[in-house]
Amino acid sequence: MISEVGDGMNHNAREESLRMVQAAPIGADAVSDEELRPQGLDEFIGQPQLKAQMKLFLDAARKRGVAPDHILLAGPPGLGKTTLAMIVAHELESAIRVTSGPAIAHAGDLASILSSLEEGEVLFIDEIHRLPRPAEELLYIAMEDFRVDVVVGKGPGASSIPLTLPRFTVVGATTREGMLPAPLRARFGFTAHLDFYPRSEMQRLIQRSSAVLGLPVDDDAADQLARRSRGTPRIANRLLRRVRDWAVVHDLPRVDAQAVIESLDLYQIDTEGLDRLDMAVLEAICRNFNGGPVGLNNLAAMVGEESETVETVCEPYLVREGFLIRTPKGRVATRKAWQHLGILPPDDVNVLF
Ligand SMILES: Nc1ncnc2c1ncn2[C@@H]1O[C@H](COP(=O)(O)OP(=O)(O)OP(=O)(O)O)[C@@H](O)[C@H]1O
Repeated sequence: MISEVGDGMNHNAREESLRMVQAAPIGADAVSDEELRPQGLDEFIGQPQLKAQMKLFLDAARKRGVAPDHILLAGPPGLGKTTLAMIVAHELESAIRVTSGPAIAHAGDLASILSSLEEGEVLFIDEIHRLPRPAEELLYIAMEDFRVDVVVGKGPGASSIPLTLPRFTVVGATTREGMLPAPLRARFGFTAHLDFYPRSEMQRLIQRSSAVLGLPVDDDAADQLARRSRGTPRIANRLLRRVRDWAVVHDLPRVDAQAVIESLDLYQIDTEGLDRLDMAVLEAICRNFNGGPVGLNNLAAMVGEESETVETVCEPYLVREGFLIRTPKGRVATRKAWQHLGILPPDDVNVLF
């Protein structure tokens, strides 16, 4: 059973919470997202080492008949953190509650969620690095001692009553592990780092998703899609749905490589998987800042995006693919970036790599 929690939250926090949980827009695509989500560990594609560790960890807890230690899932967006949290609950045959750091406005919001948990339940906290400090401190105690101190009354007459909690498992997800305070990080018994998926795994993932969607896809079409998916399952599934639109409109019985190329050209997704924002970032560094170094805030202002979006959505992939490097002085475009943009660097620019 999945429930979204928001008891004691104000309206905005509740809205935020629901937005975090639903993530995708309402409509057919949102339904497909849930349909595409693997249910069990066996269906989860790729990340073999992480899967083996997780399996051992969950099997041991099951055999011992106890709720497993708390789990931290770290990695860039769209790599499967929410999916893994759902899988943990599924494998343990437990209920799961879903909330997120920004949805918890006050420590009291978290206290009311914690005090309503049942034995063995999984509490998934997305974007756990964005919990407010008082809520974080309350969570340390709850995770370690399975206790929450409920404050009764106000002002000098207020007193706190310790409330014992049943054993539960927190699954925290973060795109910014470095922002988690050390005491919180130390409360997790198992930390899993999700990494971008290699092309072969992306191909398998696309074949799995297309089978769920009932859309036959040729092997080289899956390969073309995999190349453009930035090693990210969420992007692969989104592109696959756009290719499905193309197939429907053009009455194609199956998707071939040409259909992928033509449909994704229309959406300005290039062969390296770079989209409009990635290209804007590279263009800004090369054209406006002479190849860099440029600080994150200046760069984000130049492309009209939040610094966090540039840092967590664009940069990890651009760095990994060798378009960008991060130096102590700022971001610098590499030779590959200049070449990809098709511009010659000015003579006075010392291009790296
Ligand atoms: N390993 C996988 N195998 C198959 N499908 C996957 C896998 N990982 C993710 N997906 C699919 O990709 C989509 C995005 O995954 P998910 O929502 O779990 O990402 P996330 O890491 O929680 O992202 P965010 O941090 O942005 O919330 C899901 O719909 C899921 O179906």
